[in-house]
Amino acid sequence: MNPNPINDQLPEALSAKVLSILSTQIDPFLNQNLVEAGLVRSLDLDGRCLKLGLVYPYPCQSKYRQRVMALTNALAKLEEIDEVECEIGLSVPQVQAEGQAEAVKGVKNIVAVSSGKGGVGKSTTAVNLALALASEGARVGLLDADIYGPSVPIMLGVNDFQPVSTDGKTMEPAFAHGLAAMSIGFMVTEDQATVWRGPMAAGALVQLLNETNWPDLDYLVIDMPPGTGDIQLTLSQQVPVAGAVVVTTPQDIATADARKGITMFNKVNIPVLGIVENMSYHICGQCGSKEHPFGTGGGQATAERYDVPMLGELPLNVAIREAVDGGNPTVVADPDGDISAQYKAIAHKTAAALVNLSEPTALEIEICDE
Ligand SMILES: Nc1ncnc2c1ncn2[C@@H]1O[C@H](COP(=O)(O)OP(=O)(O)OP(=O)(O)O)[C@@H](O)[C@H]1O
Repeated sequence: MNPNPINDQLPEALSAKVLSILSTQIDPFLNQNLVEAGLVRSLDLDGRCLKLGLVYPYPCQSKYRQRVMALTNALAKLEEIDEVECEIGLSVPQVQAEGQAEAVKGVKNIVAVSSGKGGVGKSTTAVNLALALASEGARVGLLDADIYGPSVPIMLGVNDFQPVSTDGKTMEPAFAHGLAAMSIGFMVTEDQATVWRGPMAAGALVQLLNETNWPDLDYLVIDMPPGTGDIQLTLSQQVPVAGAVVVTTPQDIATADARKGITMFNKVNIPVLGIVENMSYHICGQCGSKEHPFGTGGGQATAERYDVPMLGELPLNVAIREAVDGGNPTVVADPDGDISAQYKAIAHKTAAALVNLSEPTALEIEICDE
């Protein structure tokens, strides 16, 4: 790994000082310092310019500038250097899913987005989460497995898409807003799918997953059917899900169902990456006050009770509905807005929670001295 062994006293002493400074920088999502989290991959000195190479295991492109600034400021105190050049890359590790289900070709990590009951905004969250992961630099796919109401075609503006097969074996996904997408809604009408019994529905969804010609993906987000019945249980057992996100609204009736969802994932050994509380509050358009039409604290209480992270709380906001129902979800419609920032924060936490599940790899830092 290290083609240039240290053969000079200064770089060795300097690299120790640099690593010691980098050890004081904590990554907020991995909760580790940059060195122990394995982010520092190369250190080089070119004259009095320190060249630093970082590789993140979760997508966070929008944070790069801020992080480079923080590192440059922290390293500026070193007398031996005048300049810092920092390059940042992304390499998402593959998390080994528990269970017997075979990995899907080209797909590193499957994230299931589920809800204990319908109508809480599961699909809206799944679509915006997938788009947020993609906007932060990852390669992302979305599988709409919600046989009761496949809404991804409308939400991504591809409702006229008809999948074709170029090899007679697999179907090509749709491509929209940078995502590869497949939906049960492209294949059958809602009336046809809703009469399928549990095993048949789960079988069709597994087939849809495996017979789609996915491009290489860091994440495949699955919009699961709502509920915790046979279909959801069978699907969770037959798909190599690395982690699940549970969406709820704050009221008791919804969080009781969310708890059932967490229990179901625990039963099949799928780690719950966290809870998203949707329609958590409403900001009054007249006076700007924060209102809680569906009560408060339900998601947080559930997260505490089951010891899973709270990934985010999203407002009840007409712009979210108009954007997603119009095929141009908030993360693409208003990428720099406050709500997109919240979806991106959920994406950072979700992806970092997955990293924290993966086996730590012993990484060497390439230290060059010329
Ligand atoms: N935070 C929000 N603010 C305003 N409207 C929202 C919000 N989240 C979702 N909606 C709207 O609520 C409706 C239901 O959302 P969605 O389809 O995502 O729910 P779901 O839980 O996936 O439902 P189902 O599982 O029954 O398909 C949609 O019209 C959507 O635009």
